[in-house]
Amino acid sequence: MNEFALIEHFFADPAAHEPTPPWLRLGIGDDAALLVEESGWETVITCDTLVEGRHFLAGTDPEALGWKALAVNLSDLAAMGAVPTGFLLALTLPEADEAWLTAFARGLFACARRHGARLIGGDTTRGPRALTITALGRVPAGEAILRSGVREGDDVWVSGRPGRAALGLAVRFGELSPNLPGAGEWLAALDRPEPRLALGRRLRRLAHAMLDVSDGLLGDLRHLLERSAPPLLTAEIEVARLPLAPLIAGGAPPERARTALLAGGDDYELLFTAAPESRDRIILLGKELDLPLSRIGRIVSTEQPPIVLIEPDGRRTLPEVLGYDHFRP
Ligand SMILES: Nc1ncnc2c1ncn2[C@@H]1O[C@H](COP(=O)(O)OP(=O)(O)OP(=O)(O)O)[C@@H](O)[C@H]1O
Ligand SMILES: Cc1ncc(C[n+]2csc(CCOP(=O)(O)O)c2C)c(N)n1
Ligand SMILES: [Mg+2]
Repeated sequence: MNEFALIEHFFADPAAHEPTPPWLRLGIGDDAALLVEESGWETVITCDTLVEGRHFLAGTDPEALGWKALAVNLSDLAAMGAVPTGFLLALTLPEADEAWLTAFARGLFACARRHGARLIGGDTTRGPRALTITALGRVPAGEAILRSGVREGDDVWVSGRPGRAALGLAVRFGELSPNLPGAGEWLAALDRPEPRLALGRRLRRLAHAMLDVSDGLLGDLRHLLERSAPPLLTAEIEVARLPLAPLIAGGAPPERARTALLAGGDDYELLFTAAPESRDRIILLGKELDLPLSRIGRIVSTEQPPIVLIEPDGRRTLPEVLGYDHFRP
């Protein structure tokens, strides 16, 4: 199968028979896609790559990869409070393996359909396996939730059960047993992350600042603090408020569960800050979405380091590991 047949066969838009959305003039097939500018909206654009050996192991289920390649990008849209529109797929593959491509496309379009994203273009090349997606979304003008909005006195919140993906990776590496009660759930979190789009959208005008946890909760929290305007802000994280118990109930050794939760990465949960007055609304939102939302700390203005952990016995400690870094020396 040649390059052009491959595109036509695997990546012709399965939603093509559906009505064309208002933001799209022209999708796959020309030199570039054409989008319609919509008044009252801002365009959100992000890109993320998955590289074999770095983000996933050789032999990983291609259907899961298709899902995850898009999900990690939609997660960045969620973190802005945006709704997905189109996406571009840059695919680099060592060979045109039809079984691999069929499964990859199935996972990709399952995620696309679930979240209303349309494939509008891309590029296909031969080389070491790598998947790059550029995702587009839209948000009502002025309502995107930026990293820079953290305010003194804010609560710090996180969605879901961060730490599961890192525990799943430990299962995959053979460091934890696949027979642990939580192993199935952890592997699912690693392979098929759920971008928190509904939460992100509903947090508009409620959250002051937000990002998605891709590198690790503490590392990403530091990114949030670094983006905020002076005065220097500190996040005090209460260890007793972290959603650690479900990881331990799943069979993770407590110390490992703690590290996975605080610094594991690959979780794609949303980390956000909001005023204490918004607590009731946020709790209600979690119930409506059937998504755990944990209030894990607060923002203070001091001369302390950017992140302080308050241990269950009241001791204040500084975190040792923060998160994933591709170029850590
Ligand atoms: N090579 C690059 N050139 C220009 N900008 C970049 C480059 N790499 C990253 N950025 C920008 O730096 C910022 C932080 O990027 P980063 O990749 O850490 O985002 P993230 O959402 O924290 O993580 P993830 O990659 O897991 O989505 C983003 O605004 C991104 O667009
Ligand atoms: C085989 C294998 N090794 C390591 C990891 C863990 N991992 C890789 S990249 C990353 C952070 C996000 O990356 P980025 O910042 O590029 O989005 C994490 C936590 C994995 N998933 N698979
Ligand atoms: Mg992000």
